[in-house]
Amino acid sequence: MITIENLCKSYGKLQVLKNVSLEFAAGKVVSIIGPNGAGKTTLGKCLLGMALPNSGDIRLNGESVLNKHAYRRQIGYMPQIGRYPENMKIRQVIEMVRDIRKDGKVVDEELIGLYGLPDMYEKRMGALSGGTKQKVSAALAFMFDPQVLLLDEPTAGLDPISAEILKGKILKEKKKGKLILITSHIMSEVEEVADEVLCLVDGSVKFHETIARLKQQTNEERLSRAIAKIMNGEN
Ligand SMILES: Nc1ncnc2c1ncn2[C@@H]1O[C@H](COP(=O)(O)OP(=O)(O)OP(=O)(O)O)[C@@H](O)[C@H]1O
Repeated sequence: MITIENLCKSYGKLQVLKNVSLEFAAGKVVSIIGPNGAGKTTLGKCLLGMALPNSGDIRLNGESVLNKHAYRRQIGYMPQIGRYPENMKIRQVIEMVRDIRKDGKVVDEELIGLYGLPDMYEKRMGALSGGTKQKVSAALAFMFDPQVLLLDEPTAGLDPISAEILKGKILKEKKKGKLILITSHIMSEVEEVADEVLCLVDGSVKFHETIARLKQQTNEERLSRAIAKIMNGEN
């Protein structure tokens, strides 16, 4: 579904992505992990067209996305911190996005309902708690039935019940054949929802493996232990 080929991205002299090549298949949840500053967000930004790579290619269903816009409709994005006009009410934000995406054939309002957002429709974005803002971001990311979802630390700030709702939604959409990329630092959560783990270190792919294979390779039952072993070169 997504092919990334020899992707390089620098900010000035700082090389943030170094010849990154990856394949992501439909119907999978891939967790993107790695130390702070490894290049996870930058990879996501390249995918979304928010950062332009210096070289290399990104293809979605065989077609290069570089310098194109229309493909973005196929990617739902949930940012780590959603920024919204402070004065707009939840209802207005949802209506505005629905308006921009008038062509959207399917409008998936499941998360809007599960999170009880209609009861808070008249609240202004500037007055919302961090977690409620996250719920709005999650609802918007899934709303137009995109083929690909890119979720940046999606459960950070969500209470446990709301985090479970989101995990349930992720697994439901995966079953429909969507590709879901999630950046996360919480290994127990990665283990619960992901099929594969992509680990970036210093702008390069350290490994990209299924969870089953990572455990098998390292002889570890727990993913966090398996990853620690690989990172420490013990396997
Ligand atoms: N717009 C920018 N201009 C200059 N440098 C940048 C810019 N964006 C990111 N960087 C640098 O690129 C490197 C990778 O950053 P990135 O945000 O992709 O890392 P990350 O893996 O997502 O980190 P974290 O886990 O902390 O979110 C960092 O050294 C960062 O300072």
